[in-house]
Amino acid sequence: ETFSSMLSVRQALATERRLLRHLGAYLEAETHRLKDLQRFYNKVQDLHQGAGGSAANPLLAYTLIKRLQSDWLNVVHSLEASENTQALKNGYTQVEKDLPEFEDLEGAARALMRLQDVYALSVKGLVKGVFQRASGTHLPDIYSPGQLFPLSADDCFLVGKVAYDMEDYYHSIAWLEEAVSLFRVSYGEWNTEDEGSLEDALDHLAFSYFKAGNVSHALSLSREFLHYDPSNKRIARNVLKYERFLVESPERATAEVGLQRPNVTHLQTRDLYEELCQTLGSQPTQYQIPALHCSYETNDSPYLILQPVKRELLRLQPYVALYHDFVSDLEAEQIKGLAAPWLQRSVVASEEKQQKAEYRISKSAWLKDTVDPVIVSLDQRIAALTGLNIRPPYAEYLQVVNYGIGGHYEPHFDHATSRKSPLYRMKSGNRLATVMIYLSSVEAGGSTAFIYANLSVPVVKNAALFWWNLHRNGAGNGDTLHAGCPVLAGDKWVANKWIHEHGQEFRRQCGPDPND
Ligand SMILES: O=C(O)CCC(=O)C(=O)O
Ligand SMILES: [Fe+2]
Repeated sequence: ETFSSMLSVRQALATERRLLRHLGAYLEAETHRLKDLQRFYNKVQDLHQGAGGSAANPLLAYTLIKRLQSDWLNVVHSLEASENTQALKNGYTQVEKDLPEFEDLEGAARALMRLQDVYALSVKGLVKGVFQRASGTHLPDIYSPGQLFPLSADDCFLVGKVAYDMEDYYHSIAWLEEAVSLFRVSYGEWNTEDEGSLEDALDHLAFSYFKAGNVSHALSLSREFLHYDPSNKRIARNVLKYERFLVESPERATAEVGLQRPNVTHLQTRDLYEELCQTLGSQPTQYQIPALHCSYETNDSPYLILQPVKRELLRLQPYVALYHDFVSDLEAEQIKGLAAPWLQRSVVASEEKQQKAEYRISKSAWLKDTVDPVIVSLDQRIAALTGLNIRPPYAEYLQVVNYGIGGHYEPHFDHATSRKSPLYRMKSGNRLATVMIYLSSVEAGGSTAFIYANLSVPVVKNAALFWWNLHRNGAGNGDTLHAGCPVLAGDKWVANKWIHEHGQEFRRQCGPDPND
């Protein structure tokens, strides 16, 4: 899977460089071949225009006969062209096993739609390469890339087609509109690499509008199709069908019943979630609450006396704290390096099973402390910071996560909400606390949003975020519902340490209030 982690995307970059080298070699060989053909052509052309027009000279007569008997045969039946093509194809075959599959293209296209939705981006802007809000152009762009990468008509067509194939006409219309506009501009020019054409885009767009209830749009696009390809019987039938529709129920001319974003799993919290993602962690009003402050903490641990941790208290209910400079740049690099070879598509707990899901797009790996001393020392620091027992089985191994294109983790709880959850297989109770370390920075997006706490924590490289998932009485704290916002630009890495209930009996005791 290429789209679900940025590390794999980087590997894909290397794959394309290999293909480029093969195409470069091919172009060079073909240029050489054409140059040689041109030389032969010029030579014979000159003969015909000069003295060669007459055959008086026996030398000329001889070369004419030779050319016609032998030279032309060699030129016309040369194998060089097919040898060059074959070499190019062989090069392709060599990298074929590393190429992304259709599932990856689909995943990457859905990522673009996700970014469009969560960050309320204008599709028109995206197509031009800018990250502009869909409404209110007075807002600054959410991300300004150093270099603009506009999309082609065919790029837009394929995003639209992925949406279309999912019967998601809300997105297919937006993207196919752009595809149609761009294909119209370049009509008549054909790019070898293109999968779609103006006709394909019109066809899909017309049907999307029809499904969305806008029959008059469907009709005019289908008529435009027939203008380019009058012999297409299916489209001609559609035109008749749409015309009849409009005569029978003219009120359906422009009604757009289906133009709503498709339902997602966490619809109830969607608006809150997206708003938090869009604020990108800037909530200045919170700085006015004096209880939320920064401090140096030793937590009564001898380990921290010489080097206290820098705590920024972000929320009291639920308790969320950010510990700055919890790891060093070197440690972060080492941890990513140790995890890289083991990354696999992340799974989520679903009933009793673990499976991959659209609402969690990343790759992850588990690191035991035996793999490297850097993990041992990290565990020591986590134990000192939390005052909790994190020896197995009281805590899980370190989970290192790398997000992919538009990678995210939609609102969820870290603790189990059902007794059947696979989390209980460790037989050490529920997940009491989470320590999440940011191992990278990102260029835009990717903050950690606590939905009900109205808190959006930006990615702060090397910092560790801590929160209690359970109340002191062991019940899950519903206010810890949280999410990893889609990464808009950059390569986001985090490491999770989940600490369980058992083993903490004397370290986090029940409060006097049973509801606490
Ligand atoms: O990446 C994030 O910001 C959140 C990750 C998370 O919640 C998780 O991995 O459980
Ligand atoms: Fe989480």
